[in-house]
Amino acid sequence: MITGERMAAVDANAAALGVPQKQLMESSGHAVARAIREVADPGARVVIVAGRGNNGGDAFVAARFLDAYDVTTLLLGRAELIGTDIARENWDALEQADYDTREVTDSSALAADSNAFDLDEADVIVDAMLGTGISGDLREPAATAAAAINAADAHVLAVDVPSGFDADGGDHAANGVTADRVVTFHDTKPELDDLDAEVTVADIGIPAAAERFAGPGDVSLARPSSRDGRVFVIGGGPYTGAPALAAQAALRAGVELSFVAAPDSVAGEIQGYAEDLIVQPYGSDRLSPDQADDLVATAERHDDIVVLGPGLGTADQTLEATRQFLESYTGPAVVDADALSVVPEVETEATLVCTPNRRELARMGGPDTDSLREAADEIEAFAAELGHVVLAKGVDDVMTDGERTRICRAGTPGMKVGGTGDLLAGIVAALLEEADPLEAATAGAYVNGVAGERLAETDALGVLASEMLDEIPAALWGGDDE
Ligand SMILES: NC(=O)C1=CN([C@@H]2O[C@H](COP(=O)(O)OP(=O)(O)OC[C@H]3O[C@@H](n4cnc5c(N)ncnc54)[C@H](O)[C@@H]3O)[C@@H](O)[C@H]2O)[C@@H](O)CC1
Ligand SMILES: [K+]
Repeated sequence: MITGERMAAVDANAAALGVPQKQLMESSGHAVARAIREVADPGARVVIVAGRGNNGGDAFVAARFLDAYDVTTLLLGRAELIGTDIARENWDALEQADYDTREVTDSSALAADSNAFDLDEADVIVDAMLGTGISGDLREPAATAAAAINAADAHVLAVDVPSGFDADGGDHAANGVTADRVVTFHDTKPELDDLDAEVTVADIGIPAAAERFAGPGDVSLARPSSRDGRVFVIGGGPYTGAPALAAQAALRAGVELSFVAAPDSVAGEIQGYAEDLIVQPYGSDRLSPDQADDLVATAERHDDIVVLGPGLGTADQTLEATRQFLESYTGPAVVDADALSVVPEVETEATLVCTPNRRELARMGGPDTDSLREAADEIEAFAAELGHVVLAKGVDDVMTDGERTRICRAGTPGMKVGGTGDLLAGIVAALLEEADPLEAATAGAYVNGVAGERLAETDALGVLASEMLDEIPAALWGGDDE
């Protein structure tokens, strides 16, 4: 089962792996044509009712595979308004090759009683008006067309989903198409099987790697849509660079405000690295249990995303404070560095993304391995037992929520340098503002890797984490050379 949103992400990942969407459209169209051959004999009358998105594009392809049939392709609206290049190219191909195509610009011609397009005489109607790109009830002219399709006696075959069906939530618009058969692509969509229609899933040649490996599609899924939210870094004491890097990375990844709660002995130093941060000192040399309740209250009052761990050190009182914090905190948090050792032993209602490196993973009770990627199944089992998302950092990163597991291959050898993990924690925290934890972890790992790759072009092994900060926006929102 895959949602329409995730499908678009996998599709973008496939394109980055060298399988462009036009190729997938060709497979989709072919699958639709095969389904028509199963329900109607050569010579049968087939009317394709197509919209101006890629759902329509799939059906334009199908028409080319149906030369043995009597096919008419109706486009709802004008060809100039076809929304994507690949759908337009497939439409143009039909026109140039002299297929029977018609633009329907007057929706009243589609009305069930006008019968201008002889829908009643069709053996098969292909519903290719709307696929996963729909929002809300059908608008005109699709609404009138759907009513006419529903009123006709023909066998109705829907492309991907019946028009009006929400592939993310499984809702069906009140005025949507009722299909007899659905040919959906790659994987079934939420609640599709509950419809009173025969659903088949067509393999359209999307490589498994497009789901398994983080890619640009994962970034589009998690990319912040507005400058919003607050990250609250609880870090610093023995070290000062780590919390400053994490907090700055969160700003670079789109949050509105980045706070650092730190001992007053180091607060000035942390502030000194960056005027963009809001440093909130507490009266102590290092985090201790006295501060835990206040920190929970502050984070929860403002719905902050917490980053717990960077630069905190391993003093007993600090670990006890992180334990207390996690026992009462109920919001989202990225847990990194020294705070990680506490996670397996606390009961918490918080939503955590744990970001251990290889050594920290082993210390938490996860697999002790040189190749995280080869140990992906064990890391998945470990995350399931832990009950939190794990982002294990290595040459290849492994992200898992205990059920779903992704691998990130982005990055460069120069990123072994200190500080890149702090950036990652800050980026993931920023993405947690809108994305679910596994999506945020996956996209965060990829963005961090791409930020490093962008610099490595010039700096090879000399890359610094502080320099990578500047590359985060381009890695997340797409730079000139992306
Ligand atoms: N994502 C993928 O991996 C693949 C997708 N393919 C096809 O692409 C489809 C998605 O294509 P698109 O994203 O272009 O979207 P659609 O073809 O579903 O429709 C988008 C169009 O519908 C309009 N629209 C949205 N809501 C509407 C409403 N309520 N009433 C009337 N019009 C409305 C939009 O303005 C837009 O022009 C899939 O369903 C599938 O058929 C295939 O080509 C193969 C691969
Ligand atoms: K459809």
